[in-house]
Amino acid sequence: MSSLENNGLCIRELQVEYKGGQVALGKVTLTLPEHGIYTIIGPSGSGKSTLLRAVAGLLPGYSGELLYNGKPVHDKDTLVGLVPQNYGLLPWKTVRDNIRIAMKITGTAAADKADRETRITRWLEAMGIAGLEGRYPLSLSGGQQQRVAIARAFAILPQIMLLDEPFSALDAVTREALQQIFLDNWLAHPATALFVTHDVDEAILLGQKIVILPAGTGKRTELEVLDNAAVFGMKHGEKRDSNAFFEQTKVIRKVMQEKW
Ligand SMILES: Nc1ncnc2c1ncn2[C@@H]1O[C@H](COP(=O)(O)OP(=O)(O)OP(=O)(O)O)[C@@H](O)[C@H]1O
Repeated sequence: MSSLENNGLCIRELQVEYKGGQVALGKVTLTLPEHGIYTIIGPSGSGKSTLLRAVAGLLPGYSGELLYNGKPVHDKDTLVGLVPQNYGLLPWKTVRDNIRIAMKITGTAAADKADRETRITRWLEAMGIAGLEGRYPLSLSGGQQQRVAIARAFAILPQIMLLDEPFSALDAVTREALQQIFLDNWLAHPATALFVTHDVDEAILLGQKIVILPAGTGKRTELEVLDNAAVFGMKHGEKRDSNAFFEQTKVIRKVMQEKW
């Protein structure tokens, strides 16, 4: 195998079967570059969250291989950041503490306290939630909790970043603002990102490639992987009005009609 093939996240023949024999993913194979954003769409129950949970190391039972730069993903060397659907925040800790604890647990907190706190403040500001730092998660709206979860995932500067519908609880204007913020932060700290969304437009606006899962699960999940380089390379604000965006929408709708 060439060294190039070893770069990034390599998911090989990944199969997940839940207790009771429910096959949630069947022999999925997918390779992502070290610095890239792949968006994932698929109907409800097609296995999107299961794929992220397997890569995050949250599923004890799966078969197949998960490698990052040629080594098992779940080695201590690879840092994985997850923004789960339910935000995964500790309700008894403040917003700032939630981020601080994640940095401590992952060993990414700077030794210098002042430096660490400055970093946390920067991420809170980037997500527009600096004013909420002393609040507890359950006193926040869903959209605010999502932003805390995203700030926390970025703050540990992971090599692999997994986002499960991170903007689903946001209104359209905030969502667009956060898409831009997400891209800006990703450009500053490019990771291997897998971004699940139910929104076709969002998948086109953010993904370098778009992975489409088919309806239903079975022995083999046949992924459709669309190249989206033409849209990905544009300025974010210009994407939506471009011909490439319009064309990509048509292609995805066709796949959805055939496979969902
Ligand atoms: N803990 C579990 N135990 C048993 N089956 C499960 C479990 N979690 C998920 N499943 C099943 O696995 C399949 C895939 O679920 P998953 O949550 O990955 O789908 P999804 O594409 O993320 O769905 P959604 O878009 O609704 O979030 C579904 O049929 C679901 O019922």
